[in-house]
Order: sequence, then structure tokens, then C-alpha cells
Amino acid sequence: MAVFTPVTDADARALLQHYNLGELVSLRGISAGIENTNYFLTTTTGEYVLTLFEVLTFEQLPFYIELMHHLAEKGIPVPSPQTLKNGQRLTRMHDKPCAIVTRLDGSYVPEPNLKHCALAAQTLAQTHLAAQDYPLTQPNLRSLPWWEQTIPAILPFLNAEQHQLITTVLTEQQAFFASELYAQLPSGPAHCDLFRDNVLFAGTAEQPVMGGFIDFYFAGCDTWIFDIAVSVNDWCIERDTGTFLLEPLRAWLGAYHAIRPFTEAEKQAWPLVLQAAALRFWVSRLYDFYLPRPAQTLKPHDPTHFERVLQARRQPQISLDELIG
Ligand SMILES: Nc1ncnc2c1ncn2[C@@H]1O[C@H](COP(=O)(O)OP(=O)(O)OP(=O)(O)O)[C@@H](O)[C@H]1O
Ligand SMILES: N[C@@H](CCO)C(=O)O
Repeated sequence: MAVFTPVTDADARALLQHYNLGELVSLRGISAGIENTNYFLTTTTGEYVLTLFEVLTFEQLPFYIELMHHLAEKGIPVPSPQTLKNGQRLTRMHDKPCAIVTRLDGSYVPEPNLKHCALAAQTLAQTHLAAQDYPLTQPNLRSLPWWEQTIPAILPFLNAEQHQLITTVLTEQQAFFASELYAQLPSGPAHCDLFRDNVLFAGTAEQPVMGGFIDFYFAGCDTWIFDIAVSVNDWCIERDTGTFLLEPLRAWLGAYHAIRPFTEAEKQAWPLVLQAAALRFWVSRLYDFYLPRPAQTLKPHDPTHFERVLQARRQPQISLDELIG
């Protein structure tokens, strides 16, 4: 149950005094999620999600909250943070930062079909374009500097083969990040965690409708192609082996490319970016598994899954040109 900080009806009523969102109708804890306290909040004006941030601080949150606001204002389907009477979109409850955002329609689709893949990809391309003029900047906090800092802490838990793999890939990525090719990659605010469980769909399997993207709390400025690689590494794979499923992969990349065409640099960088995206989650899962923080101990994700994904991405890859052709 992802309610680390209980919220009572009386707490919600007191909070709603500071918004123009009407009166409390109901409040229900959300069981999914491992990072924040989330409640579905229904008021006389609509349905919302109340989040109490358990890890992120008041100072770290504006980048994420204002990014969602910026995107929502441009019609991108993301939770829209609600504005308090004082003009802010962040407040406090039980000494935790908290926000109320709109509840999106739809639910998580564990086994997406080609239409789901194409819709997610189109929405990601639109998100990248819509975020181009977002004025705040914050790097992806789970990028190279974090890998460099975290890998030494997890090395003692790895066997010789894993040790060799992780240190080799880190060295290759350090060279890649320092390269001219890397500097040419288009970048901007990116979701950086667009797994299947962070996309909601309404409609039917035959005619899915995009509900929207949730969980922007790993977002940051990064290369757009990294955001795509993170996504396809989760959406377009055979779950047991981590190898790509070609039909979903073509659907994803083709739909993205139709809205925001890939550059030559992105095509060249593709195999290394796929590995970067796999490494990012192998490292975070190893870290959460061996060195968990209290708020993250409920459901440690399996680190070996991303070890397999990384190994699969180190095999020769089909070129981006071929995949979108
Ligand atoms: N704006 C929203 N609209 C509809 N449903 C939402 C919304 N925000 C969250 N949810 C629901 O709440 C669940 C938990 O939210 P979320 O995934 O953001 O949890 P978390 O603990 O913050 O993050 P994590 O995924 O890192 O554990 C989601 O799976 C989704 O079902
Ligand atoms: N998507 C991440 C969890 C953080 O949201 C993972 O699967 O490791």
C-alpha cells in the first residue's frame, strides 16, 4: 500500500480550503507506486490525485510540477497541477511537500499492442516538442554523474562477470558522453522513466485512447533519444530475455519519427544510447535492491532483468534507419 503518510478526511477538507476545487466528496488511498503517498481525491468540481512527496524536497519539486503545468497548458495529456489561492502549485501537509493534480482517464496496460505503442510514441514526440520552451532546467539526476557515483557503492555486491560488464559499459559511456556525436544530439526536458506503468490508456484494445503520462518525478533535461531508448527498452521487449520484439519496436519508432524526425546523429548514436538506457535502470535497481532507502523497500524491482536487457543491447543492433524505413 503506497500510503506512507495517512491523510484523513479532515486533513483533506482543511487542505481544500486553500484551493478553489469545491468540497470534499471522497478520499481513497492508492495502492500502486513505491515512492510517494497517493490518494484519489474527489471533490464537487472533479477527480484529482493528492500526492505527498516522501523523498523529493520542496526545493527539488518546482522543476517537475511546473513542467507538468507547462505541458498541460499546451494540451499534452499529463496531470495538471492545481493552483492554490496563493498562486502556488505546491504546499505542505504533515510536513511533506504536497500537490493536487487532475486525475487522468484510463489505466495501465501491461501488454500493449501496436496501437498502444504508436500512441505512446506520438505523445512522447509531442511532449518533447511542447517542452522545448520550458524555462526551467534541471539535468536528469540519474544520468552519468549519478552512475559514476553509484556504481562504486554497488560493486561489492556484484560477481566478477557483472563487475566486468558494469565497469566496461561505464567506461564506454564516459567516452560517448564526452564525444562530438553526443554533443549533437537534440535534447530538452524529457520524462526519462516512460515505462508502460507510467502511461494510462482509455478506450478499448482495438481503439485505445491516450489517457496520459504520469510520474514525472525522474524527468530532467537529457537527450530526446535517451528518453526514447528508455521507453522502447520497456515497451518493445520479450519480458523474459529483454530482446526486442520487432513489430512493437517498429511501431514505436515509426510513430515517433513521423512527428519528430530522427537526426543523423541520433541514428549513429542509437546502439550506445540503448545501452545507456539499460545501464541507468540496472544501476538504480541494483542500488535500490542492495542499499534500499526506507520508502523504497516495498517492492524492489528485479535488477537482473536490466542486466539481461543491457547484454541484449550489446549485441549488434538493427539500425534506426532500417527500423523506421
Ligand atoms: N494523475 C493521475 N491520474 C490517474 N491515476 C493516477 C494519477 N497519478 C497516479 N495515478 C495512479 O496512482 C498509481 C501510483 O502513482 P505513481 O506511479 O506516480 O506512484 P509513485 O509511488 O509516485 O511512483 P513510482 O511509480 O515511482 O512508484 C499509478 O499507477 C496510477 O494508477
Ligand atoms: N521504472 C523504474 C522505477 C522507477 O519509476 C524501474 O522499473 O526500475
